[in-house]
Amino acid sequence: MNLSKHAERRVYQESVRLLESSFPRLDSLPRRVLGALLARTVGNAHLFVREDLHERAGNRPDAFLVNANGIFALIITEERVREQTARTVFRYAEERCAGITDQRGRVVPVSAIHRVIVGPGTGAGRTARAAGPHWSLPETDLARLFRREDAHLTRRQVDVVARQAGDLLSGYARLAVEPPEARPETAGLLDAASLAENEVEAAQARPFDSWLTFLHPHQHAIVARDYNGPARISGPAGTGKTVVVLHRLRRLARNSTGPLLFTTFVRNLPTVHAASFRRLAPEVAERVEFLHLHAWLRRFLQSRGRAVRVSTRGINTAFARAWTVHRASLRELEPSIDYWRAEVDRVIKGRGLTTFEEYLHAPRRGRKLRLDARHKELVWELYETYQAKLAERDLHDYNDMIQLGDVELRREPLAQGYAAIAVDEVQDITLTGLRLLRRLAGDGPNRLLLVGDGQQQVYPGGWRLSDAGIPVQGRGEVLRVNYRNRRGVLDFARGLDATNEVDDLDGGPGVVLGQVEAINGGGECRSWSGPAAELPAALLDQIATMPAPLGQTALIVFHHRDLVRCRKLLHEAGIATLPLEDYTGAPDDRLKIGTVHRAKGLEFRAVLVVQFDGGDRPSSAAREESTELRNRQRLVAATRARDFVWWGSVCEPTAGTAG
Ligand SMILES: Nc1ncnc2c1ncn2[C@@H]1O[C@H](COP(=O)(O)OP(=O)(O)OP(=O)(O)O)[C@@H](O)[C@H]1O
Repeated sequence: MNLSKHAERRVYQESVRLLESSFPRLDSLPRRVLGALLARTVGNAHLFVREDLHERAGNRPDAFLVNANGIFALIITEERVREQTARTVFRYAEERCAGITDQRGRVVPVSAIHRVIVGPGTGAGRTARAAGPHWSLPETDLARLFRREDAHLTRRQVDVVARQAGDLLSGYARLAVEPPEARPETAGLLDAASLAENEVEAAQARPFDSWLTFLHPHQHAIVARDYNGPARISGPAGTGKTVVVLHRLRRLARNSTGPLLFTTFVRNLPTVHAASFRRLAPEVAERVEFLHLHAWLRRFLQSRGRAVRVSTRGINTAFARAWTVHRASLRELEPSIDYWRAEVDRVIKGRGLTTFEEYLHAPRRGRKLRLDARHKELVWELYETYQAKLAERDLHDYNDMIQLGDVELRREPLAQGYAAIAVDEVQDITLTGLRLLRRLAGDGPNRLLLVGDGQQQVYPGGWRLSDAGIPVQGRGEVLRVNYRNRRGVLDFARGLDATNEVDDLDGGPGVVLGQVEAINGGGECRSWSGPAAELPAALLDQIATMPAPLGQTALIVFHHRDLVRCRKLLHEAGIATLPLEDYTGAPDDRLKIGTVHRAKGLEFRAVLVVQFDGGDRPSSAAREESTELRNRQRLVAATRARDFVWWGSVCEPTAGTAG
């Protein structure tokens, strides 16, 4: 609430007066801190103060603060708090708040309660320290608890929480000061107006964030559970798998020492999720590394003095040259270079096969084209030529990095291992990547969490967890409530789900999007189809009338060559774009644009999909595989949207195909 300077002073005086009358024998630090917090309750905040505060009893928080930024349990003290004492106090706080729910039945998980120790401020030298299992906040930094950019609860949600906290927190006095300028007859009106304003603002600016404080009871159960071995979370798009991982990482970080790792195959995702994690858990954010697998490997190999030369362009050239040598023999079977590239990348190298014998007998999961021994010999020759071409240029590819990392890790494990590793979008990782992460995590409770959805695999090939020797029996969780997509979007995405059979990562039947519970009504999907010449007008018309700001919209395509076309088109129309690989989740006015491989795991208010039909000409044998893969990619593209999807299909066959 915006108050004049004069009103602010009056509120502060009123706060001090109220505090002195309620708690006459307070020490000066709690008096100052609570006075400052109380003065803020004229906005959208509620303060609960331990009734026996003057006795300085040690095993309960001194106060609770509830505001749009969440629920805070506070210890206010001049002294150093022993770790064990802090744990006892905060555990008490979490237990007391455990019963709080919102209007939709979501609960407040232990991992949502902020643990704060407020100490004396000594001005410039002291700042908020956020490295332990709690925040250490000097009194001069109390504004940190009210930062606008961290707000994620509406006024109504704050009121609902505060009402329940009032009932649950016996032994705490609820203190509040009135806004000085609100006369009784206008107070109700003022409230209604600011309520509406607050709700609209919250819905528009940060539509996705109430998960910072509220989880579905099933999500919370997974956050709170201990697993005595590797565990797995699956569930269709938008069911909050990543949200659960972030809460779990906060809980595990608070209860452990040493680093934790969040990793994935997707290059741009860790940065986006790191930003979410900083909002959720500033106190442990520095202990959790968010790195995509190859960035982790590069750092690791460098630390061991093993620099690797990886260049995407060089790798592509090496493969193209190898293809030139072997295409005459393989083209008959399947003309697309992409198909054979996937065979080498995802089957031979992705499974870590090092001899022809191994290749002969290895499962080729997800690959529909049957290969007999003679065919496999041809593929193996292609692989060997490719390896030779890489070696000629002194290059490694991304699979080599995994293999080198694995060798290095076997030679000498990390000096300080990870307390926990979470692997997101696991369905697209290679088998060798999975094995490496298994080795990195080591054995022990809660060490490895695999998160993914077989229905959202956007790369060819596949594996089962049993192939990697990772046992998750009894430690598999499935989420089934979709929180992201409004019903109109969800129904459209379900319609795309042509292959309603999906393999779970364990090989059993998976849960598909068609089976999820939708909780958000509304949403809209529009389709357009036409020849390439009409695409610019159709797309630009749609962009001119988007129901969401362009900064919260993504344009998604399925091939790099399509990206080039769309980028050019938008550039010529003067529309500013940001490539998805550079997207960090930070607010930005530009239209995000990229292939589905870069869009996975992300979400936007609106999505424009441009699909160029006729670009692929797979052989009939590979067509089924390609269709299944494309269906999964479509599903990923559509489910990135919360409110709105525009689906543009360019029907003309395009010139120039891969291969
Ligand atoms: N408990 C919750 N309360 C409110 N919103 C939630 C909750 N859980 C998830 N969401 C919303 O749903 C969105 C999707 O969550 P998340 O990204 O974790 O899903 P996912 O299962 O990892 O999705 P995908 O597999 O499609 O990448 C979140 O950004 C969040 O806005």
